[in-house]
Amino acid sequence: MTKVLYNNNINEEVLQSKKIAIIGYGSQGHAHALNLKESGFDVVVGLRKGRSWDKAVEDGVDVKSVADASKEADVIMILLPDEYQPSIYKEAIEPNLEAGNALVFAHGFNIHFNQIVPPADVDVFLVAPKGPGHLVRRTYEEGAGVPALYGIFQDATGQATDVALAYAKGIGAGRAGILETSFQEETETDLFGEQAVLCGGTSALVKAGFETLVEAGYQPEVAYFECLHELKLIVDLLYEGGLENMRHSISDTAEWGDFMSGPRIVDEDTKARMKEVLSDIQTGKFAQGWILENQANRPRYAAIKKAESEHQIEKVGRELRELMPFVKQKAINKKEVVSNDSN
Ligand SMILES: NC(=O)C1=CN([C@@H]2O[C@H](COP(=O)(O)OP(=O)(O)OC[C@H]3O[C@@H](n4cnc5c(N)ncnc54)[C@H](OP(=O)(O)O)[C@@H]3O)[C@@H](O)[C@H]2O)C=CC1
Ligand SMILES: CC[C@](O)(C(C)=O)C(=O)O
Ligand SMILES: [Mg+2]
Ligand SMILES: [Mg+2]
Repeated sequence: MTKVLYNNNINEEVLQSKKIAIIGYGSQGHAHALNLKESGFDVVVGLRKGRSWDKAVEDGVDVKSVADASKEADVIMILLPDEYQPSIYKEAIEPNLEAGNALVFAHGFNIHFNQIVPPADVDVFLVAPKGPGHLVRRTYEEGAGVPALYGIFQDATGQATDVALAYAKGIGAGRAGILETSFQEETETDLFGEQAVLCGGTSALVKAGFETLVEAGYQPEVAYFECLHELKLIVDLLYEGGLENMRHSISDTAEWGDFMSGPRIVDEDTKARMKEVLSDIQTGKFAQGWILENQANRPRYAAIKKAESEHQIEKVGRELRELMPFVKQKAINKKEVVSNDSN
């Protein structure tokens, strides 16, 4: 089995004497900044003035411009949206890098696809939590954590691995498990996971199930509970004990239906299309499309996002969740931490 590291395998001393700049205070940024601070590290957040800036100040974090935070830090974690990282790096981070600094990422996209080319005299590594930033924060506060991958692209100081592991421990990942990876593996598997399974595959499956029931004349509210709301309860069982734990809790009728009908929904053709998606990621075709979409100011992204938010499943869901305060309370208001309208 691949070596998995936990808190007791990691000495965080190497990071205690260093200043850490967290650039960005969105989903990942707020979680890294607050977790590291509460783990005893010296943190400054780098931002432009705006909603995230106000939120960071409200949270009691030291906030400066991206340039000033980068200048005073030894370890610079870039937690800006992937698509804006190259220009902000060029303008405000690169001119403030010193030999021996560490440049850190939570996703390998810009290094792997050559959108950021760092100087040779700095460490470059990634610490990539395998979960949404708001859960990186929530689980840390609960005394738990989200697993993370670490990978070294450049080790100019000879300390990159130690610093990466200390950082991963500081955000709480050492409570859940830390695994070594490469920038290539993290980038390709992360993009594949979010497109084929976690986000793209799941959204498409949920919507197709909902539409099938509604088009057959069933109540939209029943279809919502069946295909979206209950998914969380089923996924909790998967998370806690894998497929067998989920199958232990459901009825034998459901389990038989799972065995008989699951492979009719996701079949060899689906797997062939998954392989095409993976191939587009590996060849850089997906990255190129996303970079060009941003250069064109995101016309397709905006149109699709609008249509998706108007889908019947979203309208019904909004109404039903209003009546479930315990669900509403848990909802993540991304706008609280991110002011960029397109995010
Ligand atoms: N979301 C997630 O859970 C995960 C993300 N990652 C990676 O983490 C990185 C960050 O993603 P994510 O947390 O989703 O990002 P978000 O979109 O949630 O947050 C972006 C942050 O960057 C700030 N920002 C945007 N533009 C600028 C600018 N020009 N100058 C200064 N600050 C700016 C925003 O502040 P403002 O309010 O001013 O707009 C906001 O605080 C990415 O590399 C992503 O791939 C990795 C694992 C999971
Ligand atoms: C699953 C989406 C993700 O890769 C993540 C939360 O890990 C992301 O890029 O946000
Ligand atoms: Mg991910
Ligand atoms: Mg991702």
